[in-house]
Amino acid sequence: MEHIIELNNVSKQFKGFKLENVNLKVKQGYITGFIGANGAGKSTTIKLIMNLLRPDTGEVKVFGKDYASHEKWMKQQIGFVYDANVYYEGLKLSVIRKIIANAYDDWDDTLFERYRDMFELPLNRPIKLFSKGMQMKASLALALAHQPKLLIMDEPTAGLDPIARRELLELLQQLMMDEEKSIFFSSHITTDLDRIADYIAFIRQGKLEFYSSIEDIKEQFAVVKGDTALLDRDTRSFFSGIRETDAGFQALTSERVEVEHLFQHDVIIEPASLEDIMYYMKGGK
Ligand SMILES: Nc1ncnc2c1ncn2[C@@H]1O[C@H](COP(=O)(O)OP(=O)(O)OP(=O)(O)O)[C@@H](O)[C@H]1O
Repeated sequence: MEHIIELNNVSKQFKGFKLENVNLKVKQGYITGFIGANGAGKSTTIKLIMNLLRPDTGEVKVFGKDYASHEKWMKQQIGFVYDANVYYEGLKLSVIRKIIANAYDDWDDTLFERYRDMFELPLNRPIKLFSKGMQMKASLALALAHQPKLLIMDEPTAGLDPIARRELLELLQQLMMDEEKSIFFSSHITTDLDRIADYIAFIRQGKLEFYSSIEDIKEQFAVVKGDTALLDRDTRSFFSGIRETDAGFQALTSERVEVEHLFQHDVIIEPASLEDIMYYMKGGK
């Protein structure tokens, strides 16, 4: 199985928002970071992948299977970490552990204890008294203890302090030593993704802009700076999000080689970070 997640022509409409004709094939065995501005459709896409929402049109496959015929098996293989506390808030972690342990065939209590210890989570305190970061850690410990082949997370680093964030990223990298595993997670903290993601999926206003390896992104994208006199109708077509001032222009290109060839030493070409890409592509091409 080459693709762990497949979305084929998936659309989903809400009042005032449409996820439009998304085609996404996520490679198995890698960490994929899912980025996009607020309201771009990340959580909606993740809910579709988790079968918490049904697409209006198109199909969703995970592990090459569809939910209609393999839901139980598929859910056993997926660890899901969500940005809101999905567990009944009044329950203690010890009670939630029992409920989750019963639901999963591959639950490993020793593993759960190892993560609980690592994250310093108390068993006998109601989850509602956990801090946001602790809730995220509890959700992660519960997800990892059933040894999922695919870990899907919506904003897992959002509520974590810088140290806990780094520890989580290290943990994710350790998990990837098992080549069977895949991780798909959304994040606004693009520096986290610069650090650990192999692939990036970028969604903008309900449309998937690209799914590319970090290497390809580095090769294709660049921030270009130069004199505004260089801009005409033809040259503008190479750029997204052109910012013009008296000092010159700055813009993003996804055609780095062509731009280098065309402008040669007349422009400054700098590597584009994921944040640059999101920033300049905000308004579209
Ligand atoms: N159940 C729903 N009913 C109606 N509209 C919805 C529903 N869920 C999401 N939306 C709308 O769909 C759009 C996309 O929301 P979504 O939560 O997928 O964005 P996101 O990329 O995860 O954003 P953020 O980064 O802010 O979490 C938003 O405009 C949101 O208001």
